[in-house]
Amino acid sequence: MESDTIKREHLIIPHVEDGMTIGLFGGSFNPPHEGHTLVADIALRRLGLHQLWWLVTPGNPLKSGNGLPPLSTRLAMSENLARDPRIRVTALEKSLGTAFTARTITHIVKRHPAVHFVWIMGADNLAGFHRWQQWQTIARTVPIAVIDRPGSTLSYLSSKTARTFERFRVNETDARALPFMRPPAWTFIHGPRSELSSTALRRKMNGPS
Ligand SMILES: Nc1ncnc2c1ncn2[C@@H]1O[C@H](COP(=O)(O)OP(=O)(O)OP(=O)(O)O)[C@@H](O)[C@H]1O
Ligand SMILES: O=C(O)c1ccc[n+]([C@@H]2O[C@H](COP(=O)([O-])O)[C@@H](O)[C@H]2O)c1
Repeated sequence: MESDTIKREHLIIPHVEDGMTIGLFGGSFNPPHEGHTLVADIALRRLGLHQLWWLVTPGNPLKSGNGLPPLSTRLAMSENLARDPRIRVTALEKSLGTAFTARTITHIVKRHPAVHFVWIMGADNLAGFHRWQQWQTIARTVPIAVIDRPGSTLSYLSSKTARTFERFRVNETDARALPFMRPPAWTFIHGPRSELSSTALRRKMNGPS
């Protein structure tokens, strides 16, 4: 296993104050792209967030780690791209020793019970969310904001997760209230969509296989 040196500032929980609203935006970011910054911008604006933590995963539990660049590389690329001062790029999951979102969220929420956290994800992740470890626990621990992504919005909204938590869906016009709501609570945010994906960028960089 190759060694990978992560800066100390990336391993600690960013500074927060009670009452703040914080978005948690997890991803592989292999590589990060402007679709990710669009999601971050939409979440910051529509949810009225004080901060957004850009959680670079040590490795998505459902994806093969083959060819995944080191965490330090994905952190550096993310920092280069995510210039909004409210964004904190972090490798928190590395220091927590987990790549499972349920464990990450449980830890963060226990540590800061008076901060209002929201899980942020693209609509494709809503489609497969029921395959995540303890997915129902996640939905019962923090509110969730789903940001639209090219693909079939209708199929995202008929996913197992959307159906299971249908009665807890909040209209996107009330998105600013979402961080303060008792979970389960989730919203689907429409808006400008980006066709960008890390897969397409990797293909471009590596050439046709
Ligand atoms: N263009 C996009 N629009 C909306 N959400 C996006 C977009 N790209 C990524 N996301 C979201 O950002 C988060 C991190 O995604 P990830 O780093 O896996 O990027 P990706 O482009 O989906 O990568 P890959 O193509 O390798 O699966 C996920 O919640 C994903 O849904
Ligand atoms: O906890 C899980 O079981 C789980 C399964 C799949 C994905 N996730 C998380 O979802 C986020 C988005 O992953 P990705 O690879 O689509 O960018 C990232 O934080 C992953 O760790 C989490």
